[in-house]
Amino acid sequence: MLDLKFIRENPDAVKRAVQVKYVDLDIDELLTIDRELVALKQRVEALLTERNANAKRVPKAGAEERPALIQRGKDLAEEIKALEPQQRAHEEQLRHLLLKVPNIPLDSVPVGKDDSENVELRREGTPRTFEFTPLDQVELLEKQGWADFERVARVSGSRSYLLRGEAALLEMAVLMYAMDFLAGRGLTPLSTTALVRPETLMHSGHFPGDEDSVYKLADDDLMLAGTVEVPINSLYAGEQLSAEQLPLAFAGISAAFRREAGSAGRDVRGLIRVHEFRKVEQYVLCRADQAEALKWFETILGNAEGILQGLELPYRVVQNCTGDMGAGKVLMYDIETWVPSEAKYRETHSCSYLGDWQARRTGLRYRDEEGKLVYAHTLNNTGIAVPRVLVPLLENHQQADGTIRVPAALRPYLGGREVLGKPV
Ligand SMILES: Nc1ncnc2c1ncn2[C@@H]1O[C@H](COS(=O)(=O)NC(=O)[C@@H](N)CO)[C@@H](O)[C@H]1O
Repeated sequence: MLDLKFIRENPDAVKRAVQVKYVDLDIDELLTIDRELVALKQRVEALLTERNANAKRVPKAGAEERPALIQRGKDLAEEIKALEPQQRAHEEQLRHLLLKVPNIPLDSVPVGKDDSENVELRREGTPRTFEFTPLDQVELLEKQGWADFERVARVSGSRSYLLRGEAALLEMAVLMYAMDFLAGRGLTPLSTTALVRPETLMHSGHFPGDEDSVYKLADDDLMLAGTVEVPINSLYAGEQLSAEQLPLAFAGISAAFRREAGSAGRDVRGLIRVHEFRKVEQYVLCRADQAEALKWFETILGNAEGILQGLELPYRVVQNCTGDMGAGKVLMYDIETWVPSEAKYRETHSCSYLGDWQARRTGLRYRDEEGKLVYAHTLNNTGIAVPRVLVPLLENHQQADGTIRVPAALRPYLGGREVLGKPV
């Protein structure tokens, strides 16, 4: 959400953001409602002043004047009462529209419609050339008896998965490795729930807009967050933090749930796109200083790259274009990791800077050096998400005999194992 004052003073900048982010919103309509609401409030204010002045005259008035004054008081009270529903309706409508106003992207963000117009910034690591025909994720899992997609589909329906034996250990090892890595880089580990109150999804910016992606537990007025960014972002909602408390930097882990309503037919096999997964998330809340925030952007991007380098996986960094960055972002890079069986890079991380857009909707403020209450800036990036990252991990490190070479960084989390699986 942007500051209404900013929108009033910079309508063209906001209209451009609406246009390049393909947001369905009419800024002129919002400003009209805003003007009407200001006029309504001024009208109510004038009537209240008149009613108070009138009320003061009643006790001093003579007998012949008093009835008229009392009647005037009643008429004024009626007029004020009649305006209240209009004022409330305008306030609700303005609030709903304000929640849809997109953030202003940095000038450096490429304008584009969708991910096909994202810009590759750099590649790290060289995709392996195999001296044998490599297997894909599902073939590797099934060859080692590490998965049973048919059986779990009977239990949980489509886009479900189970990992058995060493693959289950591998999933845990990857999560622990990422948590350890980020803790070593100074982020505070945090393990929490995906069960959230609905307003937390408005806080994070997922609502309005992402309602279709979220599982809802209607009997309990709770929902299942699609990323631990949501509960972490709302932890301090409505509080006044002190500048000394900042920056907050968490490495959070929880289960993550997504309906994937819009993904019909995509990635239906295997581990890439499932309804429940686990993610280690980097979340930063810092002072309202773009230079500092952009340093944090580089930091959490670098952390994720460090994790992938430790896993010895080739990847590339792309800058998301305006049409693929979502309403709240000022800047966004995806990290895509090489998947041999698809012979292409697939998204495994998403790094975002949101300015104070997310903090404003969440009510995340701190008292700055001058004692002023200021909305903080927030950023987030994936640390690691399983099972998706297991796809490049298994495929890139497979050996001719179907076993998996364990990257050195992971071995401490797998009891020192250097190889997973049996030659088949
Ligand atoms: N349905 C899914 N199944 C498996 N992994 C998923 C799924 N959806 C997202 N992920 C993983 O979670 C990562 C982050 O998801 S994201 O929506 O792009 N971004 C976020 O959630 C941000 N909070 C940064 O983590 C993705 O890059 C991907 O690795």
